[in-house]
Amino acid sequence: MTELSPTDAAKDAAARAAVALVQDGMRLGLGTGSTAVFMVHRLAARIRAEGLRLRCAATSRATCELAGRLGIAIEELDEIGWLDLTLDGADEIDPDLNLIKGGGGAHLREKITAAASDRMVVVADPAKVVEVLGAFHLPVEVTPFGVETTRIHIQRLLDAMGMTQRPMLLRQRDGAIFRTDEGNLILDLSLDRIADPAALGRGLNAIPGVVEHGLFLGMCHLALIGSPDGSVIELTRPEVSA
Ligand SMILES: O=C[C@H](O)[C@H](O)[C@H](O)COP(=O)(O)O
Repeated sequence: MTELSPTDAAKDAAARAAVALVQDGMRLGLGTGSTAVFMVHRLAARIRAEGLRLRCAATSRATCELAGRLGIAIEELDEIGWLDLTLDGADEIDPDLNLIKGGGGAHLREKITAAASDRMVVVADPAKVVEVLGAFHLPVEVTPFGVETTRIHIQRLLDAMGMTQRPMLLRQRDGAIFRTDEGNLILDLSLDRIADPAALGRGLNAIPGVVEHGLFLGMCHLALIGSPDGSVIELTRPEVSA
């Protein structure tokens, strides 16, 4: 087996700790992204070793395909109905466990899945932990119809919130316009610092054409931050017990 980079070793440590929370019979949501890949591998290994009986829903086609390759049966979220636990990655995590997600464009399905779960546990490497959200671009999923007018609405919202002249890029991948699993587009907002994530989230939710933004506020119950040496730090919201 090839040796992991320090960042990947940290992601794998967090993934191992998260998968240790899984119990036989659970209904699980499986997140998306490079850290979630480690989590899905660790989960598959536990299922093989212990014969865990789980019901799993995936937050993206990519995770669904990976899980399938590793022998994890995936069901539609609506077939399961409600989940005990969702394990997912994040792009930024603040001290209140508010998150930015959507670096891979999966935040719509991820948010629906996390909102349908009793608990959301995030797995990450230490670089994801920040004091204030916003250094990572904020992904906003928008409908292709009217994307330019939606952009104007978002710009007006940002201006009204004192965030003027912030770049807002239509996401591309491999030289083409990126499409989400739902066929929508992503606008990536470079905001530097989001002083009031709740107000920004409310403002974005009120814009026709915005399908979902990458702010996950008050949704994460526990963050497991791995280190390259294999140790893991648990972060909890002040009002939530682990
Ligand atoms: O859309 C992608 C998801 O929100 C990911 O969970 C997030 O971008 C973190 O991904 P990674 O673990 O690759 O940093």
